[in-house]
Amino acid sequence: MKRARLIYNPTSGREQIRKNLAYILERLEKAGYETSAHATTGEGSAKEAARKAAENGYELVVAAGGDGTIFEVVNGLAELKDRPKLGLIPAGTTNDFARALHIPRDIEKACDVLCGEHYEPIDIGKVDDRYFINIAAGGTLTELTYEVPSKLKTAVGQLAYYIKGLEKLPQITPRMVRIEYDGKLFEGEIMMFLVSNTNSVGGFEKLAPDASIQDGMFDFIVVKKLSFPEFLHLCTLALRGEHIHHPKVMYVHANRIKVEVQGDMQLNLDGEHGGALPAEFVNLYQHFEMLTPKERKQRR
Ligand SMILES: Nc1ncnc2c1ncn2[C@@H]1O[C@H](COP(=O)(O)OP(=O)(O)OP(=O)(O)O)[C@@H](O)[C@H]1O
Repeated sequence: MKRARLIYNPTSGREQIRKNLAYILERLEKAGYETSAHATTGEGSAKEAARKAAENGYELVVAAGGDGTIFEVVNGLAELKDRPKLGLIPAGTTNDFARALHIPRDIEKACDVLCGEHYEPIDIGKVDDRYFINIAAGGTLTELTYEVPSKLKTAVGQLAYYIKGLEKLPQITPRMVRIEYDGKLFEGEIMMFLVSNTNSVGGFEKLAPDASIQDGMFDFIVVKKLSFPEFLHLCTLALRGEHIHHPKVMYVHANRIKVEVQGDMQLNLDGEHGGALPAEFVNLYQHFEMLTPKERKQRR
């Protein structure tokens, strides 16, 4: 009998998974899985549980929570030679990864996907010995994702990021960088950079409009030095996906990117703090098999 391990964050988003746990387990059982569940307890818990699930021979690991939970699950499994297949029930505040894969927010519909037996290969990003699914980013603004308090997120959801973002904007300062990407070189002052694996970042679905999760390439966006009003204007363009044509924006596809910086620049991996630069990002081509909606391809 095939076995599934549900790894869920009871505190994610509006605590939806905790309230629907029995329903999710029942759906997986009905789909023919012998199922067990692990409730995460804090940082590192989902990662450890995922690794143990793989060691114990589970064929499917389902991450139920926000991007932080799937991030940890992927980090627990990515190093392994025999990796279980992945499923996802989105229950966080932004759910960028689920959005990119068209996995519905509605728990019933997300369970339909889990039980649908439709798998697709997906790329993930590697930076040094860590992995990411959506995005690695550098620059002051990118720090806001982990500065938004959990209580505020539960109360006002997505809005919490924008409140914090407005507070942060005036603090952005440019940094001198040296970037090598697939044999090419960029040197100059930048405000921030984004190494994106999916087309949905921070709730903006048009931030990396061409990103495919199956092509072995990142969408790499560099925002060069800008004035504060120019930066605000760029943010409004980003809502429509028009920022990539801005003269101060570099937008390319690359498989391998190395960023060195003068002074301090912190890294953000899928919304969590990822240490300081320098760093080298590598796209791992089709590293996981993931349960996705059958109609995903047609909708793209
Ligand atoms: N039982 C728990 N109590 C408190 N925090 C937890 C618990 N389990 C996991 N966490 C923390 O929750 C964070 C991950 O949250 P997750 O991404 O699932 O939801 P979210 O924060 O609501 O959504 P999003 O990441 O989309 O904003 C991690 O930092 C993890 O350490």
